Amino acid sequence: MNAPYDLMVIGAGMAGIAAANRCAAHGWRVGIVDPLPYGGTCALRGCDPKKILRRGAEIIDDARLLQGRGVDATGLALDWSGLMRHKRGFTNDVPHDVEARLRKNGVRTFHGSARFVNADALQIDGESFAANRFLIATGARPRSLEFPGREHMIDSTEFLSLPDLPPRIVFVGGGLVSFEFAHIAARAGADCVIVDHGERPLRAFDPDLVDLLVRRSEQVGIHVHNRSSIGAVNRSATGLQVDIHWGDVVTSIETDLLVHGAGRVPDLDTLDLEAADVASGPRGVDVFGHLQSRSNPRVFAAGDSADTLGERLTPVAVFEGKVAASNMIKGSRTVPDYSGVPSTVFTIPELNRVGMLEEDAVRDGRDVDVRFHDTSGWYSNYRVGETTAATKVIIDPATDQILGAHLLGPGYSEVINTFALAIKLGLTTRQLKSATATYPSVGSDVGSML
Ligand SMILES: Cc1cc2nc3c(=O)[nH]c(=O)nc-3n(C[C@H](O)[C@H](O)[C@H](O)COP(=O)(O)OP(=O)(O)OC[C@H]3O[C@@H](n4cnc5c(N)ncnc54)[C@H](O)[C@@H]3O)c2cc1C
Ligand SMILES: NC(=O)c1ccc[n+]([C@@H]2O[C@H](COP(=O)([O-])OP(=O)(O)OC[C@H]3O[C@@H](n4cnc5c(N)ncnc54)[C@H](O)[C@@H]3O)[C@@H](O)[C@H]2O)c1
Repeated sequence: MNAPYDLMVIGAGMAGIAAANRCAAHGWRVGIVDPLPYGGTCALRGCDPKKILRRGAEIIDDARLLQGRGVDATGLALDWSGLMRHKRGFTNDVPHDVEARLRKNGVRTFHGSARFVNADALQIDGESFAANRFLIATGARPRSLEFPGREHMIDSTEFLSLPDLPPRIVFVGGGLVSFEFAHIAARAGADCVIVDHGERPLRAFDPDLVDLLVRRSEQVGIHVHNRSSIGAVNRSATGLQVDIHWGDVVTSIETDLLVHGAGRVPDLDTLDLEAADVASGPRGVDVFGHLQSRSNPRVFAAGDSADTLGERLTPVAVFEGKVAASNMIKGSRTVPDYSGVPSTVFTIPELNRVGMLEEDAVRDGRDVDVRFHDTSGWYSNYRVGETTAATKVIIDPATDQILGAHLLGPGYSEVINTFALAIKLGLTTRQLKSATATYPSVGSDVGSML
């Protein structure tokens, strides 16, 4: 057995890295372990590579929107393998850079899969390491699906490394992964089908804006099936035969690729949590609000593998990692502040949300002022040729404070950050309108959205 560490961090993604660096800066003896190259989902298999691929798709769409208005987009096409090279130009360096920074900060880095052997020690490749504290930051993995033929399905990691993009793609699930990937693939020329078993896709977003996005998606060759599920998948002479169930009706379609976009679950199975008396449930490690395990006080958890009030997003993983580190160092019980966390579906155009949905206000019987605007005819959208754009802002009439903002349109993933700040700081619409933005920028539309 090695001399005890002050902290062993399990998982070198956003949450784990943030916590390891903070505790090492405080002078703690810290170790971190991951079986995969360092950097985690966001940098290597999620947000960052995805948005690099989206850039190519954006350029195609931008050009097509101005076809006949000063731009000749005929013959414009995505070079998928070139785009993949562009992606690797970023992702290739991440593991080395992340690990070098951790080491420079005094963190000992390990490669391998960790599992607990008892309440105060874990094992990596047969070697045991004791520690005073452990941080579980193992992230999430695709949910298991049970339909016959599921072995033909690829996951988001594989999609982001496809050497070629086939012409026909079916996505299982109508969440963020499927919509974002389908919007990229459609601009690359693929015919896309999204099969979702819910009443409507993208459940966490404003339904009026989702309807508009679904219509815009149909226009670019993405077909969305609600209340539908996959019955079975079989290999055929020319691809994959997919049976789609819609109530009692079964439709068979041919595709070249089946992609998992049906949600992710905490990645805890390899940890042997029982050996360390760490309780967990379907939403992750069972923690108090301040991120300490309810059953083993030596253990904290953060990011996608922790059962917290936070959404499964990178900024949340980072600030949970930092709050967990700070609580471990100080012995404090600070609860992360989840207010004003924005999220974006990086479709083209993008769909954004921060704060309360209109339906939350209705459910709570709360008196709110809902300001909806079809912004498709506004100057900013005319300029780029976008014909689908709208905003909905939810305001508390008693205080004039912003409770929620929902934006669909080009450039609005930057604008949502202004609303996020307003919600975090409790700004009134009057205060927000008093700010001056550069003109003509998309941000200068904020006053008119209120
Ligand atoms: C396709 C995709 C796109 C996304 N896009 C966005 C986006 O645009 N914006 C956004 O905010 N969020 C996005 N997300 C979500 C975001 O990536 C996650 O919320 C975030 O990465 C979670 O960070 P984490 O540190 O909790 O986990 P991760 O980054 O997943 O890190 C967990 C690490 O733990 C390791 N691990 C697992 N088991 C063990 C073990 N037994 N021992 C040691 N190590 C282990 C894993 O190998 C992994 O490297 C996206 C997710 C996906 C899948
Ligand atoms: N831009 C971003 O911030 C971003 C992008 C991608 C992923 N993510 C993160 O990754 C997580 C996972 O994304 P996701 O898109 O896989 O999941 P999701 O939870 O966003 O959506 C899953 C969808 O699949 C449907 N579904 C579930 N099982 C199904 C089945 N058997 N058949 C048909 N439909 C089914 C659900 O009704 C839901 O609409 C997200 O919750 C998010 O936290 C974030």
